[in-house]
Amino acid sequence: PADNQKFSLQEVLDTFKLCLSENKEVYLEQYVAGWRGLVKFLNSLGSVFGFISKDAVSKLQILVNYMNGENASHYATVQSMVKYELDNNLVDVNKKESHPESGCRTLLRLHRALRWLELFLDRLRTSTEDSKTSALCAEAYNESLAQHHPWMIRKAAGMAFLVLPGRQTFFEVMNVGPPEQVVAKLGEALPLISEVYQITEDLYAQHNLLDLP
Ligand SMILES: CCCCCCCC/C=C\CCCCCCCC(=O)N[C@@H](COP(=O)(O)O)[C@H](O)/C=C/CCCCCCCCCCCCC
Repeated sequence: PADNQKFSLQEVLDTFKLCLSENKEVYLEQYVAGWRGLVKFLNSLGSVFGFISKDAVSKLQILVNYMNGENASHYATVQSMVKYELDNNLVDVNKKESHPESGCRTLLRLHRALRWLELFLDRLRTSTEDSKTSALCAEAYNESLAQHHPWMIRKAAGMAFLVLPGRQTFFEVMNVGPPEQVVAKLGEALPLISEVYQITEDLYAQHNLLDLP
């Protein structure tokens, strides 16, 4: 694949590092960039994951459109987005009505997926040579995202997990070197991802946004 299509865990790590401002606000631009890096990884795993990557890409595009739109200044951080959309009644809170694609509900889907990522990466980090990535991934999924997905999606996701490459290939695609280094990198990445996750989670909880339709 072309160089800019090539995944590097370091790159994703760097964008998540840049996600947090000094006063712990989450920059949308870096958040989206982090996800884009992860989607690159997903795409390199093959077309079976196309339906997942498509959904992620379309959600990222929704956010990018806001970030580049006429109200761009309000979409600098997750905090400013939440404030702006709530203050201006731009969020469907109980059921989908006039604002089915608010930034808040769109980001919530990615936020839930970030929890999956956190759980999955932690399992990878502590896995052994004979661990099955498909099992690690399914466990992480069942503990997180699956709880928000209908049966059909869970089924499709479960089937996609079965064709995940083995641990060794997985580690190679991350482009950081030998397994020990991958494990170390994951150990470095996880606290950053957890912090971004927790800050968003607290913010959404505080505004009652965790169940947006
Ligand atoms: C560091 C390298 C190792 C890890 C690399 C992981 C790469 C993962 C990249 C992207 C993950 C995709 C995130 C998917 C977002 C899903 C958002 C969502 O939940 N959407 C559903 C609800 O949306 P609305 O209908 O309410 O708009 C939507 O129904 C979902 C459809 C697609 C199926 C989603 C299955 C998610 C499985 C997540 C695990 C990905 C497996 C990757 C394996 C490495």
